Amino acid sequence: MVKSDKKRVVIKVGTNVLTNKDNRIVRPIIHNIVRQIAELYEQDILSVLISSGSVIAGKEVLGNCDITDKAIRRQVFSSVGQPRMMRTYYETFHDYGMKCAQVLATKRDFNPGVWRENMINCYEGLLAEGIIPIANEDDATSVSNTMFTDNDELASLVAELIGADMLIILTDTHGFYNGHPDDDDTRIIREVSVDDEISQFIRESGKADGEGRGGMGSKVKVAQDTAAKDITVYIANGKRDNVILDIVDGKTVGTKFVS
Ligand SMILES: Nc1ncnc2c1ncn2[C@@H]1O[C@H](COP(=O)(O)OP(=O)(O)O)[C@@H](O)[C@H]1O
Ligand SMILES: N[C@@H](CCC(=O)OP(=O)(O)O)C(=O)O
Repeated sequence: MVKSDKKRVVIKVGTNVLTNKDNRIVRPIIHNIVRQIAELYEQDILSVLISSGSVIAGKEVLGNCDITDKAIRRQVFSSVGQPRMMRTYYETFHDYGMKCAQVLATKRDFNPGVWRENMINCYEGLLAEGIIPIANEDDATSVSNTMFTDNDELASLVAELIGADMLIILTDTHGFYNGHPDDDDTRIIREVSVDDEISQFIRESGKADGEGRGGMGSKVKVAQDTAAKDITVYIANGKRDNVILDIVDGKTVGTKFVS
């Protein structure tokens, strides 16, 4: 399939961006993200969205169900939550006159050979048709050895797979800080290079079941590894108005990771 020369942006949105303090999905936030992707589409910039949120969306419906096994809880919550997320995305993209599609993956799908070829064909086919792929880990079937560290890893693999120009990781802080973002004496680091030693700045995020996976440590590792492949990465606040458009416009937003 012939690949168009349009600019490509991969946007990853974490659970904590999509929820309020009571862990409920906030539809206007989804609307805000879709609005910005629609604006990029008008500018002939292709987007792939990596969206977390299926586990918390399932938990919102099922509450504290009786299943005690953590892995099975995750499977059940995500199986219930993923179609809820997709219903909202589908309706919102439809409101903007756009098409979207669900692409669920496990780590195995990125292995060299036929798995990877299938993934590439799927993404290229969707992008060629002007359809926005919305990816998530296939949490229902992906257990133990086929799991990604988190969706930041999935986002990085997709960015590499489709030859993205940029990866934007949206989270619940304004970027990467030189300590915990809630501490008074910390400040945002605007630019990180692949060789910078930054592990000393990482703090615990203390999140509960379903509230997201991985933490800031794996996020900055993914960001540096992806930047080393010549894909510029941003970590920024997904709740900030126009965050995606401003980053694509080259404004100073969040933390930029460069090679
Ligand atoms: N140096 C740091 N800079 C910014 N955030 C940090 C830092 N160290 C730890 N964190 C924590 O990382 C969290 C974001 O990571 P994570 O929970 O994985 O988000 P997401 O659900 O978006 O993937 C922030 O809420 C913050 O509490
Ligand atoms: N696949 C899971 C999210 C896993 C994950 O990496 O979460 P997050 O750290 O919030 O991006 C879900 O949809 O709930």
